[in-house]
Amino acid sequence: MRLHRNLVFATIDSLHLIFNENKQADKVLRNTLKRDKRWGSRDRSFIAETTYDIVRWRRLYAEIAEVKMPYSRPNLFRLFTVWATLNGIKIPDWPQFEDTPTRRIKGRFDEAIQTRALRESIPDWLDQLGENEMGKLWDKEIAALNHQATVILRTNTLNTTVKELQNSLLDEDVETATLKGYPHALQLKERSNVFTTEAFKKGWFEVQDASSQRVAQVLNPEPGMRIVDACAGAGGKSLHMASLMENKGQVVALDIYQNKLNDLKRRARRNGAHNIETRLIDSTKVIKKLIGKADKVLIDAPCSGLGVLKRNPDSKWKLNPEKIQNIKDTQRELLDSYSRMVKDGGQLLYATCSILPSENAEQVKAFLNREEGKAFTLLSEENLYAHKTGFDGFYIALLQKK
Ligand SMILES: C[S@@+](CC[C@H](N)C(=O)[O-])C[C@H]1O[C@@H](n2cnc3c(N)ncnc32)[C@H](O)[C@@H]1O
Repeated sequence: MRLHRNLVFATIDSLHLIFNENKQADKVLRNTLKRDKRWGSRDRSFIAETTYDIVRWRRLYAEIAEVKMPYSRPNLFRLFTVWATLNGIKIPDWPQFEDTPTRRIKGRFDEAIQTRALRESIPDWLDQLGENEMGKLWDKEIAALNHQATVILRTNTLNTTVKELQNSLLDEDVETATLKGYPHALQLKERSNVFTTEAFKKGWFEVQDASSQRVAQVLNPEPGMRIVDACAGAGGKSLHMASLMENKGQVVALDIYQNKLNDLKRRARRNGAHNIETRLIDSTKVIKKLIGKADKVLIDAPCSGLGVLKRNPDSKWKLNPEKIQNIKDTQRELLDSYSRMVKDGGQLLYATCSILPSENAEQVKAFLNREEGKAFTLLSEENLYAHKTGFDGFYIALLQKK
């Protein structure tokens, strides 16, 4: 592979914003990729994938390159050199690379990977936490979470069928495969920008990981039911539920952020999902009004996001033990408060995109043992691990109210 100057510079600029100015990787890349209209899809994917790769392997590469935060421009070039050398790419003789020896990179890599936290490129506290909570599973899981995520689509059955969607994408040279056990999923055979396809404009699909598609499948909302999606965000699961309900009944989509609910409304219009009503949680009254009113409640809880490190590798560097403790406190409060919206005989689904038992099974167990959880029993529980499924890490618990 030959390195192109403007693509490498765009990558270095993106890394500067992510590492040194603490900007979110996906937002930075969205802006960077707008910079030059002449960039084709290969150029764009070089910038995006190289940036994500260096974010993912930051700690390992910094150890090998012997550089420390904040990274000066020469040091960002050193990180880039490590990436290129480990990927078998020849470093060009540009002045920016003059000061970046490649001789010791392979030797230092062999040394570094003897230590798991360096090999998997994670902070020490996270390695310790993972091992304490997951024991032997941690080794395999953290390794799997360092792989690049595959792109999975969820067919919007309000507008089309899996077969029709697959054919339409093929007409635009996007090859996909169905996934056993995920009735509405299509997996891309090669990464491509699916948002420019006709099928997307017509609201025939959403991009949604296979594990995430399990959530609505397990909750199994039926046409005519009243479902509360208590942490709806931009509505990935609300849209899926509306589709399963064939637009009949109601999905009440709640969140504490209006901008996320606005995104949801925009997506719902494109999807032709007419039975979703958004409500901003701006006071306790919003929840009080819904007490005992829902056939089923989904709590897709805010979580550490450790199950989705594949697609958000920069969260490795943004999390800390205190944040995780705060998240767990919120999860406990949401279970106690939002479970009250389930009517007698109804169901509650608690889900996270985390793999830590303390955010998952232990939260549910503790809830069932508290006064607030007394009326519920556990119907089913799924720990979806990335090393087993190849998809995101998720937890899904379905509870029945007596
Ligand atoms: C895991 S995300 C939801 C993802 C969304 N369900 C989807 O499928 O696209 C968790 C959401 O919980 C919201 N949230 C945080 N605190 C909350 C609270 N106290 N009540 C309701 N939602 C909350 C966040 O804004 C975020 O959108």
